[in-house]
Order: sequence, then C-alpha cells, then structure tokens
Amino acid sequence: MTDAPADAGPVIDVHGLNKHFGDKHVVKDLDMQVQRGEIYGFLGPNGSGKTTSIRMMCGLLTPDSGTGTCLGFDIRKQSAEIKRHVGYMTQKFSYWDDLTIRENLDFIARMYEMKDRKQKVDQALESLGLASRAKQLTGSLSGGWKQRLALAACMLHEPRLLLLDEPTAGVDPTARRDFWEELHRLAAQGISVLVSTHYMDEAERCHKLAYIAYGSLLAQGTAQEIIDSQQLTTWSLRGDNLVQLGSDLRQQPGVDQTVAFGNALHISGKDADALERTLKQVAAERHLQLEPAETSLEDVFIYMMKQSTDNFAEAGA
Ligand SMILES: Nc1ncnc2c1ncn2[C@@H]1O[C@H](COP(=O)(O)OP(=O)(O)OP(=O)(O)O)[C@@H](O)[C@H]1O
Repeated sequence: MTDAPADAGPVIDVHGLNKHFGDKHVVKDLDMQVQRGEIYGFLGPNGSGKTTSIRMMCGLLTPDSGTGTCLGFDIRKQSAEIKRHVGYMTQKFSYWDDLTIRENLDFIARMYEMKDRKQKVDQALESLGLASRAKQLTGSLSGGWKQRLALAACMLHEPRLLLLDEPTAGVDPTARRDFWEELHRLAAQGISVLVSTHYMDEAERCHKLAYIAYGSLLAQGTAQEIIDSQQLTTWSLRGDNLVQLGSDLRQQPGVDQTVAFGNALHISGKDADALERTLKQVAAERHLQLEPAETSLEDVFIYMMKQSTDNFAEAGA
C-alpha cells in the first residue's frame, strides 16, 4: 500500500473536471478543494451532479477531462490507493438484512483483509454506540440505526476522508443530530468529510459549502460567504393570506423572490432601494407588519436554484 503524505496540502484538490453521459454534460469544469479536518457540504437540486462529482473525486469514475488529487493520490491513475483511505457511504443502504450488526461489520473487515478483525469490529461497535445492539438483525433496525451501522462500516478501515452521499435521507431529526455530532467528533480528529445533503440545518453545520446546479458550481465558501455572494436584501412581512400576497408581490418592482416561513413571508431582491419602496407602499396600503430580515441560507439556495432553472430553460438544455 502506498502512503500519501498525510498532512501535505488539501485532501481533495481537483481542477476542471468534466463528465458527460451521452449528450448530457453532467459536471462542468468543477474546481474544488477540501482541507484536512473540514466538513464540506455539497448541495444542489436532484440530478445536479453531486454523486457524479463525488465518484470522480474518489477515483470511482474517470472524468472526461480535468485533473486532481484525493489524499495526494492522482484521481485518474491511483484509484486503488484512494479507495484504501476513503470511506464512501452511498445513498442506498447496502448491508445484509439477515446478518446481525456485528456480522455485517465482520464481513466488511474481511473484505479489507484486516488482521486484527475482532478488535476493530469491537472498537467500531463501541465508538458508534452500537455495542448493545451488536446481535440485532440488521433488517429489524430503524433508519437511524441503519445509518449508524453504515457509518461504522465505512469507518472500519480508518479512512482519512469520508464521502457521504445524502447519509441522513429519511432519518428523524434526533438521529440526524446524533449523526452530525459524530461527524464533528471525527473532523476534530483530523478526518475530512465531504457530504451531500438537501437539509438546510445540516448545511449550516458544515465548515464550508458548495452549491451545484445543472453540473455547474455556483457558489462555494462558508455559509456566510455564500449568503453574501448573492447580494440579496430580505424583508419579512406578516399578515393573512400569504400565498396570494406572495403572488401579488412577485409582479412588483424590486421583488425577485417570496418564500413563506410560517406566518411570515420573506421577500428578497437584488435592488435594495426598489424593494424597500415597493414593500413600504404595500405594507401601508394593506396594513401589514413589515420588518427587515436577515437573508438566510435557505433564501439564497432557493434564489440560486431559481436562477439556474431559468438559465437552463433559456439555454434550451
Ligand atoms: N451512469 C449514468 N448513466 C447515465 N446518466 C447518469 C448516470 N449517472 C448519473 N446520470 C445522470 O447524471 C445527472 C446527474 O446525476 P447525479 O446522480 O450525479 O446527481 P445528484 O446531484 O447526485 O442527484 P440527487 O440529488 O438526486 O442524488 C442526472 O441527470 C442523472 O440522471
């Protein structure tokens, strides 16, 4: 096994990655860097190229063009070495229902030809809180426990990088919170995590984020940097019949987007002056309560998704 320099440079460093499936350009000129101990969130609408990007970055799929390294190994030429140091959790739970948790982990340990198998499995059961359920059949576990088993399985060979593809889809909020506590514990030990998600609360727990739509990376940075990058101003308007109000407002000058949040409507726009004039007038006419609001990550993601949908449609793609 070839060892890559452990602490030298970014854990993922890719430039100009492209991938086509047939005539579909699924990933376009992707540049990305992930640092050691960083939790990096990957967001974007369904089918935007997240899984394809993750697979290229860990050497499972060869890009049509572009270059890069993962853990210091060349993504084109050294995929076997990358796989030895990466834990990959796919979207689909792929363990045996009729084996117990321990048997599933033992099977994975055999696949990796680990010498101290029993000790490694015991450690994994202990550190992910699975010890009390070690003898339970996997098929009878709830979604949260299955996902904990999947994490234990992809941590078994002590990878330095975790690639997690929507690891918490369909899992309840408490189990998701526990899962994220675990990710932060691993990151604090220097393990890097690239995780795709559709959940806003999870996005906010990442150190850095990338937003990808129709194969193009539209923004990357900390949550605050992504919010700032779109230069939106947002106001909150309270009142009755928010659906009708939203639809009326979307025709008005300065209003780029309206999103209902509980009993309030978030209204955002790029032209701050025009937006303020419109909203003050509407609030006065209809006796509504108007307040400036912080632009949230969710406001910004909805805005970017809408922009990219429009651009995609205009391009006739
Ligand atoms: N092996 C393949 N052959 C042909 N097309 C593919 C293949 N894999 C993915 N695609 C297509 O590439 C596009 C991007 O898919 P990908 O799975 O990377 O998106 P995603 O962002 O991970 O989506 P989701 O959020 O739904 O998981 C989709 O249009 C998908 O249908």
